[in-house]
Amino acid sequence: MTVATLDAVLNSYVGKEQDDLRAAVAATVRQLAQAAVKIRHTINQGVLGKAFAGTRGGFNADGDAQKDLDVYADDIFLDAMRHAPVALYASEELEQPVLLNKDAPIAIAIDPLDGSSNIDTNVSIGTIFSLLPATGAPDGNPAATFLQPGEKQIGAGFFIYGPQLALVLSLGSGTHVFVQSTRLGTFVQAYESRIVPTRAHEFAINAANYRHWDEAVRLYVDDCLKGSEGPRERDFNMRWIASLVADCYRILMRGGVFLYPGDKRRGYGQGRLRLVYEANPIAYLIEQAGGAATDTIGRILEIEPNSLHQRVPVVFGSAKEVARITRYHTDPSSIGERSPLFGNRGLFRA
Ligand SMILES: O=P(O)(O)OC[C@H]1O[C@](O)(COP(=O)(O)O)[C@@H](O)[C@@H]1O
Ligand SMILES: [Mg+2]
Ligand SMILES: [Mg+2]
Repeated sequence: MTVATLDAVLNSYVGKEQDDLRAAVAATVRQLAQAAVKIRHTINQGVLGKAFAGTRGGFNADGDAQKDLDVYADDIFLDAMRHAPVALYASEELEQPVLLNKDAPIAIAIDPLDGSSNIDTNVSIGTIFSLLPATGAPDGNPAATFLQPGEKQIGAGFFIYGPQLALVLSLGSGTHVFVQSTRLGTFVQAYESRIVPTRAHEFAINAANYRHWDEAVRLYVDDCLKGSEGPRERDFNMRWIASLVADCYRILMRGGVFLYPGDKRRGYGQGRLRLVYEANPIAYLIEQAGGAATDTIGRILEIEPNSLHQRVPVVFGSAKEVARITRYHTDPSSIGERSPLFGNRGLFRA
């Protein structure tokens, strides 16, 4: 079997004409991949290594408590981007973007360590990145570069530090999955142009927030839970890993939907996930894999961000199921015959 390495795939993406922007994207992805391998080594050491699960006592720009590994990963990726054709580096862990090489063509927004609450539980965690054109910030505000809608991304991806170290990557034509081969010392393509399976059997949501959700989300979940005895007339499974990368990877492999809606808790009106460096890259990967991603109603990739660290409600996965969730929000009467029992009494509320 011939193996397609990440290097070979990036070379063919750049092409013989050596398109400058594509060459810059490829160089950036190569640097990201090297940095991810370093982080993988640290994670493998667990508490035996340094920079692991301690809490810094500090908080990131969004008010989340920072773990040592959040800050360590941020340092490693920032350093890697100093060696890439990157003009601006924006991170979940930094209030403001860092200006690197002002003449370079790429701006990167990154969640250096996704799924932080899982660090000390030995569950998959990851790094999410979004590549944007480094358009000028006329008002001298570097954060303005990151206020482009997600459809302007020139590439996006995530690394998942799971049983395998994998890279899920899209550079605008399909979503590809690479696995790091320790034998070959490089990332090797495992799936070319992954397609999200169309029929959803699984939904992912943090059900502990049930009482805080709005009616549309409760009804959707109630209908899934009723399974073959409810309006869906089939059984569903539920999963919640609490690592966006791991939930997304599963959906790419076997379909389903993910929801992190806004809810009534203080500070959660727009959910938990950040638009620029979590929702946008995940939406890009999912759409490139034939799925859909919304803020429950509209396409995530069309949202004009107001600020670098803003949150957004997120629903993504199998396109039909995502469209159905939109209908629960916009036109519940179109969902089909709903007996009063289904409409008013959820299992959690019985
Ligand atoms: O703990 P909750 O509320 O279920 O939230 C889990 C979600 O939060 C996140 O951990 C947020 O990402 P960070 O770890 O980068 O802050 C997602 O990976 C995950 O989907
Ligand atoms: Mg995250
Ligand atoms: Mg994070």
